[in-house]
Amino acid sequence: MAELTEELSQVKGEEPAVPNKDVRVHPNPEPRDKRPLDVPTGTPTVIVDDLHIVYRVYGTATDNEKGNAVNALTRVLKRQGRPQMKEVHAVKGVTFVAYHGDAIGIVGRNGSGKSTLLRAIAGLLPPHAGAVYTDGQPSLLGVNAALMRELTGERNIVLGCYAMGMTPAEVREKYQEIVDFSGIDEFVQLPMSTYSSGMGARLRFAISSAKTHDVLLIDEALATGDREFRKKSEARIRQIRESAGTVFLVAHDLKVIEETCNRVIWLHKGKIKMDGDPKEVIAAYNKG
Ligand SMILES: Nc1ncnc2c1ncn2[C@@H]1O[C@H](COP(=O)(O)OP(=O)(O)OP(=O)(O)O)[C@@H](O)[C@H]1O
Repeated sequence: MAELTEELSQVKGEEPAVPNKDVRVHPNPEPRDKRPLDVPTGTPTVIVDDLHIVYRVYGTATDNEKGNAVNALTRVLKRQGRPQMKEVHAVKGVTFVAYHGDAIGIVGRNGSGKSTLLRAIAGLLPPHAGAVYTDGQPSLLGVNAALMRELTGERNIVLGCYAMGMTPAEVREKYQEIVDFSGIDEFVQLPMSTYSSGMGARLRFAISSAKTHDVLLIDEALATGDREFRKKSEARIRQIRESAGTVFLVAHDLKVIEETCNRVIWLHKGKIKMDGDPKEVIAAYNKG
């Protein structure tokens, strides 16, 4: 494991964060004959090493903390910060390695840290402690992915493709495919504010998956799609995996995860409770 950490760090020109830590290795890698031939088996794409994410939030002060002169003076004397500042320790020492061709489902109860973990892998949240190493550019596709509600679907497709680094020629080539995949038909000419949440989610998925991603992080984006759209999305996720990408999928619908992923990580209160074969992990998760 230390070699893996070192190898990726060398690619990025950094010191390995915690070289001697026992990093969890995928317990059940997909057999060689199931992987496409040109994908080097066992090549890591994402290493999450003892990751901690802490949010700092300003909430309402408790009665004890509420302002009076004595409390304020005590805080000054004790050099305490603003009383309303709370810390939420959302991810607590998560460690795992993801490989080329993996589709990893992340399950867990509300507030267990799934979205936080994805945002940290995408590089949107700085680690409080630990580290995330990625080989390739991670792209987060979330329910709130930044499309502009006041612009038409057409404009959003063009801008979204540019934002992913496509050239004008590539955008022209992909445009119709994106419209067809999303199934929004003539709504493409209307502002996104007129779309149902399902239509918005389908368009977001169609745009994001039009490009080959090294690491694609999907947060509940399939949740609002209908059965037919989910089938199409699952096929596309398989394509991404076959082109040696890695996909992370957060979804409350365990069936989607079981049908799409070759591995599942169960997060509980910010920690990994189980990591392995989808059927086994989901069965254990369902038992509670
Ligand atoms: N922006 C934020 N500021 C402060 N706390 C946050 C923020 N986002 C999430 N949290 C807290 O971090 C913890 C983990 O939240 P997170 O959204 O990652 O969980 P989740 O498993 O994705 O939940 P859900 O299934 O409800 O989407 C929760 O306690 C949540 O309240």
